[in-house]
Amino acid sequence: MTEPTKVADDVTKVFDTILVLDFGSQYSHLIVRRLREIKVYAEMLPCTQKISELKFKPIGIILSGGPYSVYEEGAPHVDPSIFDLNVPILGICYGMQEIAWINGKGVSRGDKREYGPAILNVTDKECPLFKGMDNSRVWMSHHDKLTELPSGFKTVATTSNSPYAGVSDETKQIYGIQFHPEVTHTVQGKQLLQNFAVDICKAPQNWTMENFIENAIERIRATVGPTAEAIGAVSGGVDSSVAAKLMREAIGDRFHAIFVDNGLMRKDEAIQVKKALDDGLGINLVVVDAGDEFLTNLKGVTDPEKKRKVIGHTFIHVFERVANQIKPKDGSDVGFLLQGTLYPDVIESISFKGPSQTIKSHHNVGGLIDNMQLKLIEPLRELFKDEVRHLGELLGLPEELVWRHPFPGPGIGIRVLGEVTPKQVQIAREADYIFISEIRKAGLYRQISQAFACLLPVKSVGVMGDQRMYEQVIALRAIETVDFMTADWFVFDAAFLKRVASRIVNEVTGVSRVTYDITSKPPATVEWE
Ligand SMILES: Nc1ncnc2c1ncn2[C@@H]1O[C@H](COP(=O)(O)OP(=O)(O)OP(=O)(O)O)[C@@H](O)[C@H]1O
Ligand SMILES: O=c1[nH]c(=O)c2[nH+]cn([C@@H]3O[C@H](COP(=O)(O)O)[C@@H](O)[C@H]3O)c2[nH]1
Ligand SMILES: NC(=O)CC[C@H](N)C(=O)O
Ligand SMILES: [Mg+2]
Repeated sequence: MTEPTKVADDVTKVFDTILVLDFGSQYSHLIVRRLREIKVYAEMLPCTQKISELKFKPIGIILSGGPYSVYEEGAPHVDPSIFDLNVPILGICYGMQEIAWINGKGVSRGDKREYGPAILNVTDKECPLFKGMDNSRVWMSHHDKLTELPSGFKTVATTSNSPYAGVSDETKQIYGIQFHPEVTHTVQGKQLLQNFAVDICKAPQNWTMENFIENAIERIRATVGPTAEAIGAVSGGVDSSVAAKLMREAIGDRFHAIFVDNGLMRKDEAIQVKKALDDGLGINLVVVDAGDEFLTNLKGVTDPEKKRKVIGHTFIHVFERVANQIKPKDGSDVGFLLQGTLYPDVIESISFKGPSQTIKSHHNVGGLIDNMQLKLIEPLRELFKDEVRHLGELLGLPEELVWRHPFPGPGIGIRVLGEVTPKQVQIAREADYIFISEIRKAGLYRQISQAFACLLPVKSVGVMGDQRMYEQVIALRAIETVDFMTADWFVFDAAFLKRVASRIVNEVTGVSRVTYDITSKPPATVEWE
C-alpha cells in the first residue's frame, strides 16, 4: 500500500511567510501587496497577536505604521516575545517608534507634523536594508519622532527633517524606518522591502500562482475527502468562476455549481455563463431560471435599500431550494459550501481597529452559512484580485471571463432607478449592451474598470421623425479605479460618446435622452443605488 500524500493544511506550511503585524495604518495591507509582488508570501495579523498562539513560524516580521502614539496610555503594543523568535524585524513609522519605545523609550511628539516627500540620505552604505538606495524620494507621514537612538542601535539613514530616518541593530537584525516604503510615492520602497525580505530574511521568492495551484487543489481534496460533495453559488464573475474551476479540478463532478438567473442579468448573460462554465470548463452547473420570482417580489418596491434586501432574500430562498434538491450519489447530504472570499475581505476582518473597538467579524455572501450548516471552503482567501485573475488565466479560463468588469449581485435591479418592471429592465439592458459593445469595439474595455447604463425614472421631451417624444433618460457610467473604494470617471473622446448616445436613442424604444455621469467616488458611489 502506498502512503497517502501528506498535504499541508495551510499556505504558511508550504510558503515561507513574512508576518506583518498591523497597528492600524491605512497602508498596512500595501506592505503585504508589495511583498507578494516580489513573490514573497506575506500575511497580516493584528498587532495584538500572541506569538505563542501563532500557527506558523515567520521568517521575518514587519511592524506597520499606525495612528496612535506609543507613549499614550492605551496605545497598542506588540507581544515582546517577537524578539525571542530570532528572526529579522523591520519597524515602519509607528513600528519603528514601538521598537524604540521597547528599547529605551526615546519617543516623543515632534515640533511639527511631517506629511509628504523627503529625500533619503543613506549614511551607512554597508547597511543591507538600504542596498542600492540613496538620494531618492521617500514618503513621510508622522508627528512623533525618535528623540534618541534605542540602545544597541545606530543611525543608517537620515532626511533633512528626520535624523533617525533609518536605524539598525545589525547583530540582532532589527531595523526601523520613519518613512513608508509600501506606498508608491517612496520611489525605491519596493527595493527596500526586497532587501529586507530576500537578503535579510532569506525569503525564497516562490510565491507564484503556478506554485499555488497544485497545493490549493490538494488542500481542497484533503478537506472534502474521497466521497463528500460540495455546492457553490457562481455568478459568472471572476472570483466565483476561478473558485469553481479549482473545485472542479480537485473533486470533479462531486462539485455542483448553482447559477441563479434572477432576471436582472445583462443581455445574454445566462447563456454566456452556461457556455463558459458548463461547456467550456466542464463544471457541473445547475442554471435556475428564477426571473419571475425576483420580479414578482420586486413589484412596487422603489426604495434602494429595500430592493437590495428583497433581492438578497429571494436569492437565499432560491439557492436553498435548489441546493436541497442536489443529492450526492452515496445518499448522504451535501457537506461543503464553496465561497469566493478574497484576501481583502479577510484583511478587513482582521485589521487592527484600535484598543476600544471590537474587530469586525468576517462578512460574507448572503448569510448562507448560518442557515445551511455546511462546512465552508474558501480556496481564494489568501489571494488579492489580481492574483485571482492570474490564477484564472493559468487554469485556462477564457480571457473574456478573467477580465470581466465586476457585476453586482442585485444586477440591473439597482440600475433601474425606481420600480423594477420587466419593461424597465429590458430598456436598461439594451442600452447597457450597446454601451459595452461600443466600448469593446473601441478597444477600451480593459482600460475601464467598470461601465454600465442606468435607467432614470424621469421623462424628458424629444423629437424623432417630426414626432414629439416623451420618454426616459439613460445615464452612462464608466470609471477607473484600483480598489473600487475611490474612483474617477473615464474620459471618452467626444466622437465615442456621440456614437453611443445616437445608437441608444435610435435603437432602444423608450429612451429620449442620454447623459454621461461625470462624478467621482467619493462623493458619488459607483452604482446609482
Ligand atoms: N446570479 C448569481 N447566481 C449565483 N450566485 C451568485 C449570483 N450573483 C452573485 N452570486 C454569488 O455572490 C458572490 C459575490 O458576488 P461578487 O459579484 O462579489 O463576486 P463574483 O461575481 O464572483 O466576482 P466579481 O467581483 O468579478 O463580480 C459570487 O461569488 C457568487 O457566489
Ligand atoms: O456583489 C455586489 N453586490 C452588491 O450589492 C453591490 N453593490 C455594489 N457593488 C459593486 O461594488 C463596487 C463599489 O460600488 P459602490 O461604489 O456603488 O458601493 C462596484 O463594483 C459595484 O458594482 C456590489 N457588488
Ligand atoms: N504613520 C504612522 O505610523 C504614524 C505614527 C505616529 N502616530 C506618529 O504620528 O508619528
Ligand atoms: Mg459579481
